[in-house]
Amino acid sequence: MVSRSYSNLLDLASGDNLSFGRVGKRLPRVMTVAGIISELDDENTNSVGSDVPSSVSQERMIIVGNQLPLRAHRRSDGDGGWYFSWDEDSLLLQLKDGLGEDVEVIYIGCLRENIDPSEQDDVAQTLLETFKCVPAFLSPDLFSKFYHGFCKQQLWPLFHYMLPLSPDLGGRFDRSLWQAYVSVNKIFADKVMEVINPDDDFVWVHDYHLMVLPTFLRKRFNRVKLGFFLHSPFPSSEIYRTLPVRDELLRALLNSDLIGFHTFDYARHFLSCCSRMLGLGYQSKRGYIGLEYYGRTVSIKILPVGIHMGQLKSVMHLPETESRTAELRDQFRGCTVLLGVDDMDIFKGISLKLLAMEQLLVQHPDCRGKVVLVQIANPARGRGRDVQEVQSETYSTAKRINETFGRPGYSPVVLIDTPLQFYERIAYYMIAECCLVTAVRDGMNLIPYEYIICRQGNEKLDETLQLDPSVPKKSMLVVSEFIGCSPSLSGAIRVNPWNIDAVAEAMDHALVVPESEKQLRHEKHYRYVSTHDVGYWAQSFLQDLERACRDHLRRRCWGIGFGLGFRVIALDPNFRKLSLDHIVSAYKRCRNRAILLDYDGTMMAPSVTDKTPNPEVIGFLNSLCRDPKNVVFLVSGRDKKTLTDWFSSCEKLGLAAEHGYFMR
Ligand SMILES: O=P(O)(O)OC[C@H]1O[C@H](O[C@H]2O[C@H](CO)[C@@H](O)[C@H](O)[C@H]2O)[C@H](O)[C@@H](O)[C@@H]1O
Repeated sequence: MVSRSYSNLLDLASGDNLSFGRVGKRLPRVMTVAGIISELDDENTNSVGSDVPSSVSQERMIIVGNQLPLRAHRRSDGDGGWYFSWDEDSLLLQLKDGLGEDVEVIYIGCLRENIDPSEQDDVAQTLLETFKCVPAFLSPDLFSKFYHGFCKQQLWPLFHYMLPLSPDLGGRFDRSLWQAYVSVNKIFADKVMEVINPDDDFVWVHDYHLMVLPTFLRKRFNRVKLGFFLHSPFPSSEIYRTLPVRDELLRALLNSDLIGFHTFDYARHFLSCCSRMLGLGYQSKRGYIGLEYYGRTVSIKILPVGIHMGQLKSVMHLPETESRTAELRDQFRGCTVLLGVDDMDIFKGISLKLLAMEQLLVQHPDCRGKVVLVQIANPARGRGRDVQEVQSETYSTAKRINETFGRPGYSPVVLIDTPLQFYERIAYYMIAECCLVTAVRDGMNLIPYEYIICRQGNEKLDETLQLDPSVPKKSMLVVSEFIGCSPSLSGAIRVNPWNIDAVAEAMDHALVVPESEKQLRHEKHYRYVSTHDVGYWAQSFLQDLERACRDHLRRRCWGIGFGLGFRVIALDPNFRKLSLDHIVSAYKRCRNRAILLDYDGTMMAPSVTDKTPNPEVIGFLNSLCRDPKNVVFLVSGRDKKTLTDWFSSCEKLGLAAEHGYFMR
């Protein structure tokens, strides 16, 4: 009979042992050897060719995201080739400000442009030398399956609460796309390997595109210092559990040291999934939430991202911002502007917003001719049929409203679907009385934050708009309950975007509240948004990551499990594996022995159907009980009748039934 404890050891032993250290003597198939972790990674450490030299004292952060914070441009000077510039709008670039001067940052990700294989080496070299960026080159087919397939058609909709109930709604699970997702994550892991100094560097992985990357990294380096931040929502467990690879993704995320979410609700959903799907509990200690996972504590962080104040302010100062603001001031003179800025995708609720505008015009005829909704619609990043449907519904609704309520010189809906420069967007913020974000789901959404900062203005823009600098600034927000920024905007009018009447009323309310109240709401938001910027967020994440990795060196670790089931078992340094020789000699030395035995899973293998003890077990127990130095108890969850019947022939055996509620 093989007991569960023993079979667990066999499980431990059965992992893939290709690259994880020495082989144990007594357990020939154990894949890693217990030891202080610093000993464990030595071989790996030596084998890593670090192209980027790391200085001894400087901390390094490797930031991994689907896209590098770069823009690629084709040279037009005849010799072909590429040149690159930083993408100032990229959050990954902006967050660098929060990490401090002394932290060296290396980026890993894809380029938006497809680089021909013949040019890839040169490009990689340039990017590493000039930008400390390491590109992951994916073939067009793999990229398409990974990004447009698994990411945008499967994960993205599901994480935004959309179930693939029919083939037209999102995408049905497709294992080949999942495999592409895993392969790409593995390619990213290889890129990290090229540059990491595993003893010192922190790795920060971003967003839903790379959720299985933590497993590949932890596999290579048991003690990698690894953070993950999810920028999208994490759905309720009732939605999440429909995903065929739900356990794989959860287990992969748990290979991080710190997992960050924008809101408490997303974190709560994740913790419920871990509890319901993996049976894991969590603890909250002194403000920190930690999940125990095979002896490691995985910390949970809740902090919404912010905007980059410096970048926004510098664009506000550009002369073109001023002149565009002046143009818009003149264009919309005499009208009150409501503003929407959204990607044209199914979750941004643009059509619902237009319907609410229509309702506003129906319910409040006084708004006709005076109120304009300017809707900036950025191109969607996905390609599904759903995107085309959203587009056509948006155009037809806008057309209907304009035909019904428009007149020469007045269009109630102004739909802008051509890409705008950032300064132009700022000009629209400047002239908008209220900003409307009515997405049905969004991880965070930083549009309201940008709007608030812009409405604070600056000297030049105030002059342009003829604002008295001594009068406090004002702004109004109508935001959906279902987006990540909503909890942080306590002065916004919150709406259920599906309730069109309520959104229409909120629009009207936003316009008619007294000026003093608009100023108060603005001031409250401005204070929050300007102090909780992207730098603050990054700094706070790094601080918590350092804290989460603090005892890495203290723990002893074993890596176990195949493929995406890989995890690390971490033990306190005082923990010792029982040695048979030690037990035998201690047993012999003792004059009194208390022996407590579990039954199911320990004395009886879980796979056996008839759990009645066989004569061999009864024999073992009786021989233990016969020794006058022994007190032997069997401790079980089973009821007293079963245990009494089964062990009636073991007269000296103590029984603790129902976990000790009944004792014999
Ligand atoms: O469309 P993708 O390439 O898959 O990228 C997803 C989106 O990433 C960014 O938005 C996400 O992060 C933002 C900052 O945390 C957050 O405000 C937003 O809610 C998230 O969805 C990016 O800004 C979007 O354009 C991408 O669609």
